[in-house]
Amino acid sequence: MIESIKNFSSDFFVTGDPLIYGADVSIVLVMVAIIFVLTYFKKWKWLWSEWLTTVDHKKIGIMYLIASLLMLFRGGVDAILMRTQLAFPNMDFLPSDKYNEIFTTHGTIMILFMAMPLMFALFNMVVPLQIGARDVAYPFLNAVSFWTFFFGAMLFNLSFVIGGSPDAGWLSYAPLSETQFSEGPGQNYYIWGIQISGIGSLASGINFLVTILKMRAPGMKLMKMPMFSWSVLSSCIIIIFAFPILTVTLGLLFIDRYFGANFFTLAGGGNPMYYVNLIWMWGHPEVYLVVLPAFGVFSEVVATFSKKKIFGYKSMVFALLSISLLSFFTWVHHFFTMADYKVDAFFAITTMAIAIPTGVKVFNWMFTMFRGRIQMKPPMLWTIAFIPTFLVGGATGVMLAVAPADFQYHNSYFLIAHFHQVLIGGVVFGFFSGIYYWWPKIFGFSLNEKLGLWAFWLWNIGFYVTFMPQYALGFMGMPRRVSTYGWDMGWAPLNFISTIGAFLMGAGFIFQVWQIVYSIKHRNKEGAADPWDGRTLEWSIPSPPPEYNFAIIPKVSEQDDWWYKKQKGLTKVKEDYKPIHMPKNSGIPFIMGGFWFITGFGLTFEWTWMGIIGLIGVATSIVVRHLDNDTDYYIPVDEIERTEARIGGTR
Ligand code: HEA
Ligand code: HEM
Ligand SMILES: [Cu+2]
Repeated sequence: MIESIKNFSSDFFVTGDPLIYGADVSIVLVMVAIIFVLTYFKKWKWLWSEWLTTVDHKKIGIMYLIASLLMLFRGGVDAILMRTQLAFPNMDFLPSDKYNEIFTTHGTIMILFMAMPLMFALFNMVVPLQIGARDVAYPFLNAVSFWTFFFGAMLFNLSFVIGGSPDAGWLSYAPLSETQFSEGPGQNYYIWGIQISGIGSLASGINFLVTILKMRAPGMKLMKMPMFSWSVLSSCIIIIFAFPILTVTLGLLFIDRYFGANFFTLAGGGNPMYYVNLIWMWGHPEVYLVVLPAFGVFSEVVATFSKKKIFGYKSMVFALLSISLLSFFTWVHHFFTMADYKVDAFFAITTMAIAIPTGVKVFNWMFTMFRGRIQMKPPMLWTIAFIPTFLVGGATGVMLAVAPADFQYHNSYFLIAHFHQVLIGGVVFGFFSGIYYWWPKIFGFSLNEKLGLWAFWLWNIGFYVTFMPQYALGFMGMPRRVSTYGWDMGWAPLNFISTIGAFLMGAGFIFQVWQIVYSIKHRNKEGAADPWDGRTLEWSIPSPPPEYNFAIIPKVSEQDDWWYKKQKGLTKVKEDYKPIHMPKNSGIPFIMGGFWFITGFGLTFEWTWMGIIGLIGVATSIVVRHLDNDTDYYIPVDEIERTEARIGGTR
C-alpha cells in the first residue's frame, strides 16, 4: 500500500531535481501570497466583478498583457537556463533530458503563450478604439477566448510541476511524440494546453475579423482604415485558415496516443511525413501571423513620429494581404532535406517571393521617415531598432530559402539565429513598440522614459551579443538542440559571448518590470489623452477611455481622420448623447475555461472520467448561456453626461 502510494507520488510529482523543487516551492509561495493579499485587502469581490467576469475589450487586453509578460518571464528563465548550460563545454548543469524539456517549453511558451497573447493584448487594446467602435463584435466570445487561452496556458505550465514537461521540440514531431517514444503525461500536456488555448485563438481571429469588417465608424471605408487595423485583418485571415489545421493535427496525434491509431507511425500504414507536413502548414503561417501586427505597429509609429502620412498606403495594404496569402505556400522550406528536389524548387521560389512584399513595407517605412520631423520617443526608438535587425534576419531567411544551401544550414545555429532575429527583432520589438505607444491610452498615465531607455539599450545590445555569434557557430557546424559540446569543437568562446548577451536581455526585461512598477507608483497623467499628437481615432477620446469608448460615434472622412480634424479645427462634436447599448458582465467564460482545464487535465493523465466531467461542464456552460436572456443593458444619457464631465471627454 505504502509502496504504491510512493510510486504514484513519485510519478505524479517530478522528483529528484532541485530546480523543479525550487519552482514548485516558489509557485506555491506565490499562490499563498496572492490568496493572502486578496483576503487581507478584501479584494475577492472586486477581482470577480471587475476582472474575472468582464467582457470589456480594454480590460481583456490588460489581462492578456499581464499573462503574456508572465509567460515572457517563464520563457526567459528557460532561455537563461539553456544559455547557462551552453556557456562552457562539458557542463552538467542541465542534463540532456532536462535540456530537451526546456527548449521544448521555451519554444512553445514563447510562440503560443507569449507572442500570441501579447498580440491579442494589442488587438483588444487598440482595434475597437482605432475604428471608432464601442466594443468587439462578440464581447462574450472575446472573454471566452481569453479564458480558454489562460487555462490552456496554465495547463501547459503545470507540466513543469506535476508529471513532467513535453520534450519533443516546440512542434512535437511524430513519431518522437508518439507513445512509443514519449510515454507519460508530458506530450499530453502539450496537446491539451495548445488545443484549449487554440479554441481561444481561432475565436479571436473570427471576432476581430468581424469587428473590423462590420463595426467601423461611419465613413471609414476599408481603404481609409488605419494600418494597424489592416495588419490585424490580415493576421486574422491567417488565423482562420491556419488554426483548424493545428487542431486537426493535434487531434490525430491524440487519437494515435490515446486509442493506439497509427496516423503518424509507419507500423499501421501511417506516415510521419503526414505530421511534418500538417504541422508546418500551420507552423509557417503562425510565424507570419504574429509578425504582421508588429508591422502594423511600425506603420502607426513611423507615421506618428515622422509627422507624415504613411508612404504608399495602398501598397502597404497590398503587401499585407499578399504576405497572408503567400504564407500558406511556403511550408516545405522547413524540411527541404526531406522532400523531392522538384518540390524544393517550388517552395524555394514561393519563400523568396515573400521578400518582395516585405521589402515593399521596409522601403515604405523608410520613405515615410525621409524628410519627416522625426521625434525619438520610446515607441519610435524600438521601431528604428527593428528595421536593421529585421532586415538582417529576413536576409538570412532568404539564405535559408536557397534549398541546396539549406542542406548545410538546416538544424544548425544559423537557423536558430535567423528565427530569433525575426522573432525578437520583429515580433518582440514590434509589440514593445506598440505597448509603449498605446500604454498612456489604456492606462491613462505615461511610462518613465529613463528606465525605458535602459531597457531599450540592454535588449538591443544583448540581442546582438547573443545572436550574432550564433550565425558563426552555425557555420562552424554547431547543431541545434545539443545540450553540451567538447573543448575540441572550438565553439567555446562564441558560446560564452552568446550567454553574456542572454543575461543582458534578461537585465533589459528587469528594467521594464521596474519601469512599469515605478510608473504605476508615480502616476504621471499629463497629456495622456493624446501624448504623441496622434493621427487616428483612439487619440480623440480620454485616457483611459470610458467603458463605452466613444460617447458619440465619430464620423470619418479621411485616412488619419483625427489628425485631419485637428488640422482643420474640427475636433469639437455636438454633445447630443443617446443611451448606449452595452453587454453585461458574465462569469460563464471563466467557469467554462475552468471546465476546459479539468477536461485537459483529465485527458492528460488519461483519466477518461475526469475528461468527461470537464466536457459536461463545458456543454452545460454553453447551454446556460443560451438560456440567459439578460445579457445586455443601456447606459442612460444622464450617466454618460456625468462620466464625460468627470473624465473630460468630448472635445
Ligand atoms: C516572425 C517570424 C519569422 C519571420 C518573419 C520569418 C521570415 C522568413 N523566414 Fe523564417 N523561420 C522562423 C520564423 C520566421 N521567419 C522560425 C521560427 C523558423 C524555425 C522553426 C524551427 O525549425 O523550429 C524559421 C525557419 C525558416 C526556414 C527553415 C530553415 C531550416 O529549417 O533549415 C526558412 C527557409 O527558407 C526560412 C525562411 C524565411 C524567409 C525567406 C523569410 C522572409 O519572410 C523574410 C523576408 C524579409 C526580408 C528579406 C527583409 C526585407 C526585404 C527587403 C529589404 C527586400 C530586399 C531583400 C532581398 C532581395 C534579400 N525561415
Ligand atoms: C530572450 C532571449 C532569448 C534567448 C536567449 C533564447 C534562447 C534560446 C535557446 C538557447 C534555444 C535552444 C536552442 C537549441 O538548443 O536548439 C532557443 C530555442 C527556441 N526559441 Fe528562443 N530565446 C530567446 C527568446 C525567444 C523568443 C522571444 C521566442 C519567440 C517569440 C523564441 C523562440 C524559440 C523557439 C521557437 C525555439 C526552438 C525550440 C525547439 O527547438 O523546439 N525564443 N532559444
Ligand atoms: Cu517558414
